[in-house]
Amino acid sequence: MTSTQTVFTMNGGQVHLDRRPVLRGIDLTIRPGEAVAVLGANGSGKSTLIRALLGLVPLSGGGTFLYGTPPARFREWWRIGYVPQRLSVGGGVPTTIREVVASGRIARQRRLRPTGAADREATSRALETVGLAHRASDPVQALSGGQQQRVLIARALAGEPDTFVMDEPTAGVDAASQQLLADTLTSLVEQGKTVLLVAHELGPLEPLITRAVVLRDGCVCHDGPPPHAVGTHALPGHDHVHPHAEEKPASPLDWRPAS
Ligand SMILES: Nc1ncnc2c1ncn2[C@@H]1O[C@H](COP(=O)(O)OP(=O)(O)OP(=O)(O)O)[C@@H](O)[C@H]1O
Repeated sequence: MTSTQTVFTMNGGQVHLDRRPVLRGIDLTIRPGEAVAVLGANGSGKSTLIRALLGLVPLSGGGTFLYGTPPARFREWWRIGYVPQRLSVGGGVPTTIREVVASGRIARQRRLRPTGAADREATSRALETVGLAHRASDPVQALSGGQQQRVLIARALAGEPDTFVMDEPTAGVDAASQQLLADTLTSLVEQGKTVLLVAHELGPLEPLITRAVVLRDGCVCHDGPPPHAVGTHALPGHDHVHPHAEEKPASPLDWRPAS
């Protein structure tokens, strides 16, 4: 299936890592304007799924399409804003916040064309949105985890993509940054953008998520309305731990189907 009416289409997607099956026949379609969370316990394959949807991890079986095109032939990368789990910045060379955010424009820039006013304006707008305009010249290395997450979100915003893909955007992030993310994503969804994110706890994101894809052991075990969170952790039998979290969850979450 190569419909242009879908953002992501995966048919029978399989991924093996170290010869071990990590995704076992995933069928998934994400349409424009949807706000979808991928949920599931540690190691269930959430990050691998979104990386495979983006073509960052090769499939060992099945097929996947971005806007109707296999990742290897996809050229419209400006349409996708990817926010990885963490910022990886080179140790030696100090990089400013503005430089990182401006790099979100690269997929929009034509070859050999210098940065223009539209690029600078989009970068400034993105910095304003995440509340870091006043720190634009600071090195990203000086920022806390929550602030670095804001930089990554701003980088995605700067590219003005149609679709945002985020890997655990709230993990280890302070409450204010989580709320800012929720407000920003709500506004993007209202503008018709597509949001696909990995989460363990929806927290402030809960009101904007309309669909949950729950993975268990590399398979989709639920695809529909988000389960209600009761407490602060995830699914039945959930044993998630956040090695990188700044705050520990208060108590186990007990998810139950939406009524
Ligand atoms: N590069 C890799 N090589 C080998 N195995 C890997 C690799 N990356 C992930 N895995 C394994 O694949 C499985 C799924 O990992 P993945 O990171 O997709 O799960 P996840 O649901 O996102 O987990 P978490 O909630 O801990 O982030 C895990 O068992 C993990 O150990």
